[in-house]
Amino acid sequence: MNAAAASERWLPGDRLPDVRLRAHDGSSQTLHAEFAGAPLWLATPVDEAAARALPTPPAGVVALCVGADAALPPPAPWQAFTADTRWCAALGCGLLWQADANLRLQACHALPLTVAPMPPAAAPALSPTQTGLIAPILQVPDVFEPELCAALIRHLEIDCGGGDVSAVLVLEDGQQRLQVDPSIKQRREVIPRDPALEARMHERLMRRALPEIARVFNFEVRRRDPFKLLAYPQGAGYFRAHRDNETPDVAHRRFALSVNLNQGDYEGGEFRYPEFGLSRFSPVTGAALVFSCSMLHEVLPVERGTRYAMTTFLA
Ligand SMILES: O=C(O)CCC(=O)C(=O)O
Ligand SMILES: [Fe+2]
Repeated sequence: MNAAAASERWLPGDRLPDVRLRAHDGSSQTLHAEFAGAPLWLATPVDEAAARALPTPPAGVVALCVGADAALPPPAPWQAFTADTRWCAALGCGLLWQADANLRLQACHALPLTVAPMPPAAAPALSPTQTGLIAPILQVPDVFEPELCAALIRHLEIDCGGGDVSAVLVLEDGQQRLQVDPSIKQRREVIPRDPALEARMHERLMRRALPEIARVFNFEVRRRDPFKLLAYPQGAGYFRAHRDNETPDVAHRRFALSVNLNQGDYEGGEFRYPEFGLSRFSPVTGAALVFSCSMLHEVLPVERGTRYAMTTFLA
């Protein structure tokens, strides 16, 4: 589905749309084909003097200097390109953007810099023998801003009175019935009642999560279940191993999407996929965790604090 509109300014969290970059010798390449896979600095200096004054990037960072038309001569290792004017307008002028190895914008600084940008965080690597045990999940960082996460927690706890005790659907004599069942799960939940908050969540999913699901899983999302806000309090917060598409009413679901709203404020409450080893997953606040509804998964008991999350299902 569509990424950020081309006319709109991009924000930290957005993945850079692809563009053809033209070098001054007339050769050209595309951003995604040529420059994904390493952290990126992308500068848009206002003139040649600003281009010459660009800071030296840390080792391992690809540094591109982009302008709509000027023949800018930045110092090596900067590489100069021209690009589509609408693409450049969305990037803004006189800025240094930092992007991660997946070309997701992370931070933006005005040029000339007053403070040195943070070097890219070194991702801890697993040993080759550990990687065979990883469940095929997708994590998309920065889908919700921290401020939106905090607003969702307030909405659940204050506007919605903390939500309702979560029930499970049971089939008895051909009849479906909702029933609280602590042998399966314990948590509170609510469908958000604020259309403005819902619209913000929807926009962020469309803009940040769905393009990644399309790319990584080759799946076009066409349908979404209602959003649900969840609270897993210490001592009464867990969801035992289950699949998300096993009863007729939910058989249409393809992917589960869950966003932690306050990671770090609680202990426990991690996801685990018992068919794929014992690794636990606790994505950072605002990141979307996406996985197939057919995979067995559980939310481990919260040992301290309250885990807040937002979840939905995609088809
Ligand atoms: O706690 C979550 O984020 C989602 C839990 C879950 O597996 C579900 O609601 O089906
Ligand atoms: Fe689930």
